[in-house]
Amino acid sequence: MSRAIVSLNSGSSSIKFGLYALEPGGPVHKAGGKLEGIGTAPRLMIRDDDGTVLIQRDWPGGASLTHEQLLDVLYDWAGTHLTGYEIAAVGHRVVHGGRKFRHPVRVDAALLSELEAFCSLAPLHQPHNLAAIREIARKSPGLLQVACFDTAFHHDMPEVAARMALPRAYAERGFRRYGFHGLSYEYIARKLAELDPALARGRVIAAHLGNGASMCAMRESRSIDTTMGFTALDGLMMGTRSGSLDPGVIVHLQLQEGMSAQDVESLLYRQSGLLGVSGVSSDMRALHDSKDPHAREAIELFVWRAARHAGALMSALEGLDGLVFTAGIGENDPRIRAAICERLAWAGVVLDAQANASNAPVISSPDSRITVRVIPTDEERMIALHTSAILENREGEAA
Ligand SMILES: Nc1ncnc2c1ncn2[C@@H]1O[C@H](COP(=O)(O)OP(=O)(O)O)[C@@H](O)[C@H]1O
Ligand SMILES: CC(=O)OP(=O)(O)O
Ligand SMILES: [Mg+2]
Repeated sequence: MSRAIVSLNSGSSSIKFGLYALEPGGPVHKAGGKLEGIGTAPRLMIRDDDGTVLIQRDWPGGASLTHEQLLDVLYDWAGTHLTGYEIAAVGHRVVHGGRKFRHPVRVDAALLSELEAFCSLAPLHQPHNLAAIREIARKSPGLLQVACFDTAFHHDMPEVAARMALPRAYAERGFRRYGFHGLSYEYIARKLAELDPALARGRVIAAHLGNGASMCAMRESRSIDTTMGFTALDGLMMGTRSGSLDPGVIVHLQLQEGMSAQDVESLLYRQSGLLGVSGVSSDMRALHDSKDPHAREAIELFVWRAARHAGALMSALEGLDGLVFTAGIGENDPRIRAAICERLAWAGVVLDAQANASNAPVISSPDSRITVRVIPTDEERMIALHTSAILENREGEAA
């Protein structure tokens, strides 16, 4: 029986997971998959390392199925199909680690209650992240679980990028810009350093455009600013989240329209973004397929906002050498990439239409001043690397 670790990545609309055998050179991917469309029409697909489909299942009317119920389906599948592996640890993406956690840590009861405090700061993620940890602890007590934080990559952002313009006492209480999608950016930073070391040392914007969307300004592979802030609501327009919004809107809705805080939360996290503006869907594919003019307007706004935020990050970086697209939309949607890049032509971005249409690794034309790349992200692999490092340390200490 080989030893292995499982990575679990609960996003706002998906649960992605990977099985990694622990081999002497590090974790080796053996199987993985995703449960996507949570909240709309869930579908599950698991493949082994050759790409062979191990299970495929759809719940067309399953909009009300929760992350927890779907995790149970995964758990049952794993129980009957992963019998050749001894699972030594489970690593999780935990979206919010606050000010304290700059590295992955082993989960215990005290940590769980500490992380609970961040649920209101990431209502679409943190409760699911912690529920998965609890459920696994209940089913497999004693199994090592590791929390890998989305905020950690941005932990050492310059103070000026992290500060909010609130009275100082608020900063001391933790009101600051934390940034998210850190596991994805950490993976992109490493991958870019392998693919194009000179570019990785330069000024790079990574655009993680998925259901949640953000951008990170990197210099020397480190985050120097990012579009998400105190919560994963700030910055770009997203599937169901508004992104940056005049804070006066919230004050007005509560004071003048008598809206409750819960209703505002639901409005900004669940009913806005692509879904709210289009009235059609939170899924970019559905918007492309729709003939509704509101769907087109939603796409237009998404692109406008993305280019505008990229412009702001160029200012933070004092220029730009590279732009990297990643995540669901960033990796798969040539039309959105082209539209964003067209709005950045002034900065020297020129795409190669054919390379872009085929999601090639480099999609800029040879005469583009800025190199534009598509790098498929792999948060699960980052989780596996962090988890195996903690496992090794622990076993080293015990030996
Ligand atoms: N081929 C595609 N074309 C356009 N958009 C896509 C495509 N594939 C996925 N997407 C978009 O990516 C989103 C999911 O991105 P992903 O990064 O997997 O999400 P999550 O934030 O849940 O991790 C979908 O909601 C959809 O809008
Ligand atoms: C932080 C965040 O928005 O994550 P996701 O893209 O998985 O929703
Ligand atoms: Mg995601």
